[in-house]
Formats: sequence, structure tokens, C-alpha cells
Amino acid sequence: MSLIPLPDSLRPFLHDYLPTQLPDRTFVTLTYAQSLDSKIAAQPGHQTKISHLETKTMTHYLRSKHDAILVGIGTVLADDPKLNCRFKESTSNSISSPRPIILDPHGKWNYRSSQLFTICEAQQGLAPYIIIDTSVNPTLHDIAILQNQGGKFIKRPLIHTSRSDSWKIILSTLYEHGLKSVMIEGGAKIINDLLSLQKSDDLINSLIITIGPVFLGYQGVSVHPHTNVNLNQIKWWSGVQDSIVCARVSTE
Ligand SMILES: NC(=O)C1=CN([C@@H]2O[C@H](COP(=O)(O)OP(=O)(O)OC[C@H]3O[C@@H](n4cnc5c(N)ncnc54)[C@H](O)[C@@H]3O)[C@@H](O)[C@H]2O)C=CC1
Ligand SMILES: Nc1nc(O)c(N)c(N[C@@H]2O[C@H](COP(=O)(O)O)[C@@H](O)[C@H]2O)n1
Repeated sequence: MSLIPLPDSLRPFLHDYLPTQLPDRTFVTLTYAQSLDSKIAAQPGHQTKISHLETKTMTHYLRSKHDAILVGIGTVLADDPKLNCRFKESTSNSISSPRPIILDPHGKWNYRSSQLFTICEAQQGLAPYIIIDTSVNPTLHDIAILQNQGGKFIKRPLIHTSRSDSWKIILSTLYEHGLKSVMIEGGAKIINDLLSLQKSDDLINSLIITIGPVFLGYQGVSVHPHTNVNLNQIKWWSGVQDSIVCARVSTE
């Protein structure tokens, strides 16, 4: 799928929500596309196209501005995503893809048969860092496949750890690996956890949500944090089909 040019008005609109260098932690942008009834997919385990090409281009522009892009194993199994950047500045010859980070605590993913593997073989994106629980032991073969492309498995205590602590571990792991900004695209469990933890743990810096004019219905996969989440510095943009809301949610 080819992208279209980024609408001129999106650059200044997004400017204040793009990553900045934080002194001691990774900048977190939570960004996803939802329907009018707050669904990010029409059914569990399925991928649903919500964004217009215009806002899809914005997502790739955002990918070009982050060191890493993180999704959960539920998203990987449902979408088989490419997680690279397909946006190129007209003034540049190169594309800057983020490092894919996959949260796969139980080691369920068959990376070798994924689209991401093929993308990396074609040198159209970076190989993933797959964060697994300390109890999971990938085969030497699987380790070698990843390493040959520049990716790796990273073991961390995730399974018997609270969601709050696991996010602190995940984000400090990114920082240790020199990844100073991450855009977290989903899926639903991750979005709901991060929004629910925001009051206590202050994990999200920027929130950028695309809203597509469609209702996906009660069987859809919902964004519904357990608590209210107050946003500040709120701005709206409207395009040919979708709207985008941006907010800063960090207390810093
Ligand atoms: N419209 C949009 O922008 C997007 C839609 N999606 C949709 O979301 C759906 C997938 O969402 P979910 O099934 O909720 O899966 P998910 O992608 O949120 O993955 C959940 C899994 O990730 C792991 N995980 C999450 N947080 C963790 C933590 N703190 N520590 C350790 N492991 C952790 C666990 O194994 C958990 O079961 C798909 O239908 C996909 O198409 C996904 C991304 C964006
Ligand atoms: N921005 C956006 N709009 C939608 O309508 C979507 N369904 C998604 N999904 C996210 O994009 C990933 C696919 O990325 P690739 O194009 O394969 O690189 C998918 O995994 C979701 O995170 N996003």
C-alpha cells in the first residue's frame, strides 16, 4: 500500500506532541486508530482498517520520529504487521524505521514466518527485539535467525510481575538499549493497561488518537480504561475523513 503526501497542516499540528529528550527515561507516545464507539478492531483477533490513507501517512510520519515501535503479541498474531516506516521526507534519500519491540512473554510468535521477517530480509525495516519472560527458552536456531538480522530476544521477569512493575521493567529496558522514544500502537490490552496506569505511574507522555467515522459494534475490541484519564493540552485536527486528537498526559 502506497502512502500519500502528508497533509501540510499535520506537521505544525503534531509538533508539540513529538518526542523530546527526557533526562532519565524513554518518551512514550500512545497512538492508535479507533471508531466512534471506541473500538480498535471489529472482532477479537482481526485487523480492521479504520484510518484513511491520509491518517495512515501520519502514522508513518510518527514512526519516522521515534526510535522504537511497540506492540503486544495479540496484535502481532492478529495483524502480522510490518512495523517499518514507509514515510520519506521529500528532502531526504533515506527512510528512518523504528526498532520493533514485541511483548511476547510466553514466546508464542513464529518470527520466521512473519511479514516482519520478510521485510527485514529485504532491508526495508529493522529486526525486532522480542521481550520474553525469563522462563522462556528460545531455540538456538530462533536466536540465530533474529541475531543474523540484528534483532534479539530480551529476557525479563514479566509473567509473575504486576502490570505496573512490568511496564517499568519494559520501559527501562528500552532506555538501557538506547531507545529514547517509543510509539506504542496497541493492541487493546496494552492501550487499556497504559491508560489505566496513567494516574499512578505516569507512563504516557503524548497521546495521539485517530478517530474514524464508523461504528464497529458490540463485538468490537474496546478501548475502555478502568479509571477516568484526564488529558491536557488537547488539540483536534480534521481531514477528509478522520479526526485526530492529541494530548499531553505526562505530569512532567
Ligand atoms: N486500530 C489500531 O490502531 C490498532 C488495533 N489493534 C488491534 O488490537 C487487537 C489486539 O489486541 P489484544 O488482543 O488486546 O492484544 P495486544 O496486542 O494488546 O497484546 C496483548 C498481549 O501482550 C502481552 N503483554 C501486554 N502487556 C504486557 C506487559 N505489561 N507485560 C508482559 N506482557 C504484556 C501479553 O501477552 C498480552 O496478552 C487486534 O485486533 C489488532 O488488530 C492493534 C493495534 C492498533
Ligand atoms: N493507524 C492505524 N490505523 C488503522 O486503521 C489500523 N488498523 C492500525 N493498526 C496498527 O497498524 C499496524 C499495521 O502496521 P503495518 O502497516 O503492517 O506496518 C497494526 O499492527 C496496528 O498496530 N493503525
